[in-house]
Amino acid sequence: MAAARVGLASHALHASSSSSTLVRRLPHSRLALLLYPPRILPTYLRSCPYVSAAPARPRPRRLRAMSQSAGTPYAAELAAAKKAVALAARLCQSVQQNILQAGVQSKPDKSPVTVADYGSQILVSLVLKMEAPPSDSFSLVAEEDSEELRKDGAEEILENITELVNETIVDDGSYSIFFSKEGILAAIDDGKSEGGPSGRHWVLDPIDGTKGFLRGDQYAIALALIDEGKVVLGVLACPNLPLGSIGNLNGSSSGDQVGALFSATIGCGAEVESLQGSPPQKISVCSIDNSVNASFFESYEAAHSMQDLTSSIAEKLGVQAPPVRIDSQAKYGALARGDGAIYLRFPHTGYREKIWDHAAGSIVVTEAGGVVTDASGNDLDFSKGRFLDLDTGIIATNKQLMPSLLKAVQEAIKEKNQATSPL
Ligand SMILES: Nc1ncnc2c1ncn2[C@@H]1O[C@H](COP(=O)(O)O)[C@@H](O)[C@H]1OP(=O)(O)O
Ligand SMILES: [Mg+2]
Repeated sequence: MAAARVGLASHALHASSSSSTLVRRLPHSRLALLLYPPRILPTYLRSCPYVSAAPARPRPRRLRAMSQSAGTPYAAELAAAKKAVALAARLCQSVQQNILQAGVQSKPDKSPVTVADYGSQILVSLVLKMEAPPSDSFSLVAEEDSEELRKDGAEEILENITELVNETIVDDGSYSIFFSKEGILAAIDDGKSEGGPSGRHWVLDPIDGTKGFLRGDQYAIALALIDEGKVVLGVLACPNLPLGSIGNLNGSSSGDQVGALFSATIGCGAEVESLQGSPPQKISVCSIDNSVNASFFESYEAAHSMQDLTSSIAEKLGVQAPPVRIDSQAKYGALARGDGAIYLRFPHTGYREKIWDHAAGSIVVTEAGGVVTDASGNDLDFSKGRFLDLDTGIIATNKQLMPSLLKAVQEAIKEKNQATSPL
């Protein structure tokens, strides 16, 4: 059965943001920054060693004003999180447009890391520090650290990141902040928190689905807040995902607008809005109760999930439709608004899931009325630090389908284990 591919790269790239940012441009912008009158930094940033207060530019803010409904839990944090990922998404889209010039690094695990990965992390961290209500200590659990950038030979990429971040900040106009190169390195290392069961921790994947990003396909900027071990809010910026729905299974879109921002706060439901700014709409998972009519999402990359196992699960459920393969937590967003009924993720043996790959996506789905568990039906536990400790894989669907999905999953795993057992 052929899988549906949801890439939409060329469409998305043409529809993307106004900035013409190139990674290597803009020597004049620093000068421009110094010409404007100084603006006062919030108290909690004044002690920050790596930024200097640069002048505000008298220009309109391009990001929409985020409403903060009084009485809603975590309203200010949610507004800050949305603004953070929207700004990071602008940087990422601009780099994706220029991907061939942007340069790519390799992590020790060989996964690609781009200039945009670091730039996105810095911008999210900056916006959270500027906009979220100050707490006792700022804690960010994020994917990237500065180790590779501090090595000999990384000077050019560091220069590129510094210019890109500063240009994005100037272009946005919200902040009068200028990063030095040392400041960039320090800002990246803001994301070194270990998380854990107590206190508040922001959790970030600055570019989830780097392979999709490099291919020009789907990716997400995924940000969540963990409070006392529980995910309490999540936002997912999906710059290349159609706003309406992914449409039918051969990947065509139901509408022209591209760029979706999913959000959810605990107890308040889930919403989607346009990344460019539109009123948020409540979303809910699909109401299918017969798995024969279901479709399922899985990784685009076969190396990220066992497609033989997912196909056996689908067969047991009687699923007729081909798998819908999408990169990143965009899958959680699409599931949450009912584009499909099931999400199956079964990494190959030995892979350890990180909390930033599921925190935002899982609350978007659960607040949309869905269920997210491991292969044994246990809730995901985000209180154990940077990794999830779970059984075999992650599955998500609506409440009606979960019992039969869990049964099919367990049968398929048992059969797979028997087939591979030496006896
Ligand atoms: N070998 C692997 N198995 C499973 N997931 C992986 C593997 N390598 C990287 N990932 C992570 O899987 C996520 C993407 O999953 P999917 O393919 O379903 O979109 C990314 O977070 C990616 O990490 P990274 O963010 O470092 O690229
Ligand atoms: Mg990721």
